[in-house]
Amino acid sequence: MEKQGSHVSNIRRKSLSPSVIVIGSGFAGLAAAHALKNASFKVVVLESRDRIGGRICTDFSFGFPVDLGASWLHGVCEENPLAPLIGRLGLPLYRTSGDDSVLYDHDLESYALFDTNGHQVPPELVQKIGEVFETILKETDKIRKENSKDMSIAKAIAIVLERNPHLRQEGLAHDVLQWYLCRMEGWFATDAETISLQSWDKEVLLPGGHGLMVRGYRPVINTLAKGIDIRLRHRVTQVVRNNNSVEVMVESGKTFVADAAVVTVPVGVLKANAITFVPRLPDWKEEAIRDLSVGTENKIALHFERVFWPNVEFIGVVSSTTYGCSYFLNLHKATGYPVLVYMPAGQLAHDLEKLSDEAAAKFAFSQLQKILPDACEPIQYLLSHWGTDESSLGSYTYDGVGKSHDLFEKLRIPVDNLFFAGEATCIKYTGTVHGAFSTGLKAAEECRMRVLERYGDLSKLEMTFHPVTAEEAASVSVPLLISRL
Ligand SMILES: Cc1cc2nc3c(=O)[nH]c(=O)nc-3n(C[C@H](O)[C@H](O)[C@H](O)COP(=O)(O)OP(=O)(O)OC[C@H]3O[C@@H](n4cnc5c(N)ncnc54)[C@H](O)[C@@H]3O)c2cc1C
Repeated sequence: MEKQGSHVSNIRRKSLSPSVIVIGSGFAGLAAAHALKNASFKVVVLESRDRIGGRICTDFSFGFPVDLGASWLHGVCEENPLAPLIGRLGLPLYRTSGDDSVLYDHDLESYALFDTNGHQVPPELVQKIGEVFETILKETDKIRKENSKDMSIAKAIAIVLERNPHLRQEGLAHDVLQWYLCRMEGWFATDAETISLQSWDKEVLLPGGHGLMVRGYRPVINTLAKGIDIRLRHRVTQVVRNNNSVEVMVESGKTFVADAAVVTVPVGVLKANAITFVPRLPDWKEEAIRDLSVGTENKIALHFERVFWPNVEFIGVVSSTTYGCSYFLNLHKATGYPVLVYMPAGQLAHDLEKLSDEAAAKFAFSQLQKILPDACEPIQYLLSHWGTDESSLGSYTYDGVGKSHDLFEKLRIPVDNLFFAGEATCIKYTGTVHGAFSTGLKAAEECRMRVLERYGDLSKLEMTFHPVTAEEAASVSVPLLISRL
């Protein structure tokens, strides 16, 4: 209900109908909104941007879909909470790896690595150094057991190499090792100096490997958003908790009131105190927000007139430092479109965000020219700015040095009638789309129970609750469409 002149939208009804405000329209927010709408809640989603999806950003300006945020389904299997939905929509996946390791989102079957002089690295060397890297990581486990105090994965690797001189590499082999480390940094969206030795491998990896969403993630987001009251360009600035209600204020000064709210904004936004909570959140919650670490990975998509690169899934440039290494995903292999996607992470991603878009795209192209001197200029480019975009302020969370893995759970725990969801609240599948989705469903269920308890006599409520999405969809089992098995 909108009160005349007072700019207050009270979405609570006089009748016994529960209401909720969902803040953010990414995977977590839309999953929560969808579930609560199906549970007969009156739902309003407040979204700061002029589009839905958050860190799902499928761009069509090249004339075909290109994901500038998430593009893989990590864990192509039925246990994946998102698999039933993707299966039902009939969306094809291109599997780049059957491995469920964080280090290999590609099988080393279809790739080309080059040194900075444009010479291709012999595949046997790449394979061999891959095995060395795995051995080094196994050895870091011993360092972990010896030390109760956390340290960075970079430091642990340095100790391993000191103790095991046979694992040290020289020349080209050293550069290939740096490239593997660079890929690990890409997974965590941060430099090895900031990744926790104690916790880097705590996330749960679903089986089935990694599958690229050939048509982009947008159709999944659109499906979840269908029929939901979403207010775009509504940046939330304040959340006030009262006894039995929540008041949410947006930038324009307008206030929305409901029985409960689900907060799904990225942790970078919470860390920047872009939303004021009244009363303040408890100390343990503020500490979790402060201590969670968020990294940056970006995408620079280069659209070419024709394909001039090798017919492989990815192209890499090895270098003496991880900062100097490069990785290009060849979208042509999976989608048929002549596009290469350059993906910098950590400090390099931050540095590139400081440049103009044109300069950053030129930089990405210059990496390609190093190895393919006959490369023709891109006809179009697209860039993400996840680190500086005020609606994300980072790409996704990771386990920082000296920080407890429980922080993700602490961020999730509700405070009164305020529920929290989003990738950073997912202790199992942190930093992923399916993680965000599952926390949205969980927050919705907790919110539903709490609000209904508040209403007291549950029997009087006319609820038409359907078990939503994951369970609901699981009952309609449709196999995933996977190419390159
Ligand atoms: C470059 C990149 C690549 C990735 N690759 C993959 C991948 O391949 N596979 C994978 O599983 N995951 C990947 N991820 C991670 C995945 O995208 C995220 O984990 C997931 O999309 C997060 O969903 P969310 O709902 O938690 O947050 P978001 O999608 O960020 O949703 C939060 C919403 O809140 C809105 N918001 C922010 N501030 C306010 C405010 N003050 N008021 C109102 N609304 C606000 C935002 O605009 C946004 O819409 C990638 C991420 C990035 C950035």
